[in-house]
Amino acid sequence: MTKILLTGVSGAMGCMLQQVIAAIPDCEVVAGFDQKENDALAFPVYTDLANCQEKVDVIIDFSHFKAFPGIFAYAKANKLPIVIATTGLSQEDLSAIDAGSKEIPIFKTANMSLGINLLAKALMEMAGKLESGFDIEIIEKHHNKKIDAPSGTALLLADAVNDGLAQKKDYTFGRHGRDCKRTENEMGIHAIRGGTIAGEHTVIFAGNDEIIEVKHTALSKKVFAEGAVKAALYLVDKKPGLYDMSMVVSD
Ligand SMILES: NC(=O)C1=CN([C@@H]2O[C@H](COP(=O)(O)OP(=O)(O)OC[C@H]3O[C@@H](n4cnc5c(N)ncnc54)[C@H](OP(=O)(O)O)[C@@H]3O)[C@@H](O)[C@H]2O)C=CC1
Ligand SMILES: O=C(O)C1=N[C@H](C(=O)O)C[C@H](O)C1
Repeated sequence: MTKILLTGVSGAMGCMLQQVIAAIPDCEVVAGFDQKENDALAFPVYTDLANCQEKVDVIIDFSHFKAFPGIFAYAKANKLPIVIATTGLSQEDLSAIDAGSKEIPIFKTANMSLGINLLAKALMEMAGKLESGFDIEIIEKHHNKKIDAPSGTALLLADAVNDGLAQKKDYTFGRHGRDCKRTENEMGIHAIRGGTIAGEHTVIFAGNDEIIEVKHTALSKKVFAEGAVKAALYLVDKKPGLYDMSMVVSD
């Protein structure tokens, strides 16, 4: 039985993960972490990880960028594998993750769906072939409770496009103004927020007299929770290192 410590346990993704994990026979949530206490759950919820007494095999982190440094320090101090799904991380956090991957197994992706991770690979190839004559823009849509913009996934897709280009693009976040004509070396990234949209990402390649649009839609948060549990079960007996969804798919 794989024992999971769930961070952000009372949040939208934390609740979805509890449902998904309850339906899987070989894993269970043994402890939670959040900024508020929660006595309504079948396992203890800590507001300070130093108080966690349970034996844990792996951490799944869907929390908040402000909580991340403390959670990551706890994972390292206790040599625990960690699945990192939280977005909006700082450059400092990202450097700490790179360095930490020499000490513990880390699975990190801004999007736990299989579709987005396959799309990223396809975009890298497309970008290389459409290098000249196509302007590339990304539009992401999310629910009105999302904190960070653009989404981590939009950045992941933009980086994948750039990985396929010989001439890397600069990112333009949103566009407005009287004098802001598009230049050839920019990639626009645009964020829309509203209602309960689980997550939609469209990458547009706009050329002369033709347009290619590639779109991924998450129909609910369940797809992210299921991907995260798969990642946790994959990670639990791995050596220290940095892992991502492409490895789960090919394993
Ligand atoms: N990689 C992926 O596939 C996905 C990633 N995400 C990312 O996961 C994260 C969580 O998303 P979601 O569940 O929708 O967000 P929610 O805001 O619903 O949940 C976040 C949880 O973290 C808690 N929290 C906030 N600040 C702190 C803090 N300083 N210390 C401890 N706990 C804190 C919140 O508590 P409180 O309610 O009191 O604020 C809440 O319980 C986001 O970064 C999101 O972008 C989401 C979906 C998919
Ligand atoms: O906050 C969300 O909801 C999501 N966040 C992730 C992101 O920032 O890309 C992944 C997904 O799109 C849902």
